[in-house]
Amino acid sequence: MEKQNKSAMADGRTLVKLVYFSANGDNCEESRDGSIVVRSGCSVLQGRLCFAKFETRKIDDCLEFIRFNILQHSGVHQHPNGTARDKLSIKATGGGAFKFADLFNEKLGILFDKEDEMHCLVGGVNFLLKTVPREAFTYLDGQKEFVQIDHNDLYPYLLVNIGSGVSMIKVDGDGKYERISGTSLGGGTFLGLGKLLTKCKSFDELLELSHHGNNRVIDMLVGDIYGGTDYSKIGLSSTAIASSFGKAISDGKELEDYQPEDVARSLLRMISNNIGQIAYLNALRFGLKRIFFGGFFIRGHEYTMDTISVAVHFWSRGEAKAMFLRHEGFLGALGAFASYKDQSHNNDLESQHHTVQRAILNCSGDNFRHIPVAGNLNEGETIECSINLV
Ligand SMILES: Nc1ncnc2c1ncn2[C@@H]1O[C@H](COP(=O)(O)OP(=O)(O)O)[C@@H](O)[C@H]1O
Ligand SMILES: CC(C)(COP(=O)(O)O)[C@@H](O)C(=O)NCCC(=O)O
Repeated sequence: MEKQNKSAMADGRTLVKLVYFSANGDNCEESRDGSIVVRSGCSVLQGRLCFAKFETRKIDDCLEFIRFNILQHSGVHQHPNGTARDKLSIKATGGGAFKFADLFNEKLGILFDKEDEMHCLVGGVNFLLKTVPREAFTYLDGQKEFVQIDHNDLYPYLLVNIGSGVSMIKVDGDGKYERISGTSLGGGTFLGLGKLLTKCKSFDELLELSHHGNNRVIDMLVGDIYGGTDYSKIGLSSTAIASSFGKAISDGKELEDYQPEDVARSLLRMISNNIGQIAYLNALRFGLKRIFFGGFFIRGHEYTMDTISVAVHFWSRGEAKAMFLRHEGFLGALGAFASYKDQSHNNDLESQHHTVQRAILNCSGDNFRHIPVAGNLNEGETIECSINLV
């Protein structure tokens, strides 16, 4: 395995997300004790931002990952019991920052430096939009199109983060934002109801089911109400959903009589449509033309993105566009990473092999300089970047 330089951020309620910087081997050399040192004279550290996620209920896997892939490879001295001898502080945001603080301290000797969740979400999106080319894209009718971001014309925009619940944030600049709305019908609702209704065991299974289902079996369409015809006077086509799950009222069927695939499809459509609609109405409220959707609910799933896009398109009569982000699930963790402030006076960091650590701890969002790379960044989720040593 290549050398990994530490810097990790935890996040999340359903999922714990990590972002860490991994320096390229040629920036650094390994000392006799296995720790990483920066070559003298090196003022910019080149490497990659790496991403990892773990289900919250499998937090032990996350601890092991950090122990073996980040701590051991970055020169943090460890006690025989596996905890770090030097206390390492990492940025943490979201519910996990509170829930797991004691656990991380106890098991890894890691202290959480807590950051506000909304602040981190916004910081993460701004970082991505400003530094990573081909980060934002639209998705409609099976077509994915990257959006060219004009840095001078980025704000204002609406950020819709679909995690367990949904937060809608109007972003006016770096650190300038207002949470203007939200809905409790989010990714948690999809997964929670999905588990109850289909007996599926995981999010992936539920998504896979939805992929093979047909929502028209359960959803009541406009055509079902009006004898197969459109209600053109009010702009509703016969195929528009008049009432999600509406057919179940009068079908005379029990839950077992429906295919889990169809139930999953209706559920996904209901949640995605609803979020798309509320997002658009909020964009309208504040005259926002651009809406970026993030959060792990989306997971790059084509049908989810298509449904959200159609909802935004339908309600805005083509005026507004839904945009998605390639690193959609790591917004908070990325924002936490980008929030590192100058901590060079931390006297605990004394020896040479901590230079990398100190350098990373000292980096701020502005110190990132993206190095464009050839190839498809979609496949590996890493982002090539360099960090200025200060
Ligand atoms: N592997 C997964 N396990 C559970 N939920 C997942 C998974 N992948 C995507 N999801 C969806 O993502 C949602 C959580 O999104 P996330 O952005 O991580 O928010 P949170 O910070 O609330 O955990 C879940 O409610 C679910 O809909
Ligand atoms: C409380 C939360 C900010 C937590 O974030 P999450 O873990 O869901 O990403 C979010 O679930 C939310 O905004 N819920 C909707 C609450 C409401 O406006 O009705």
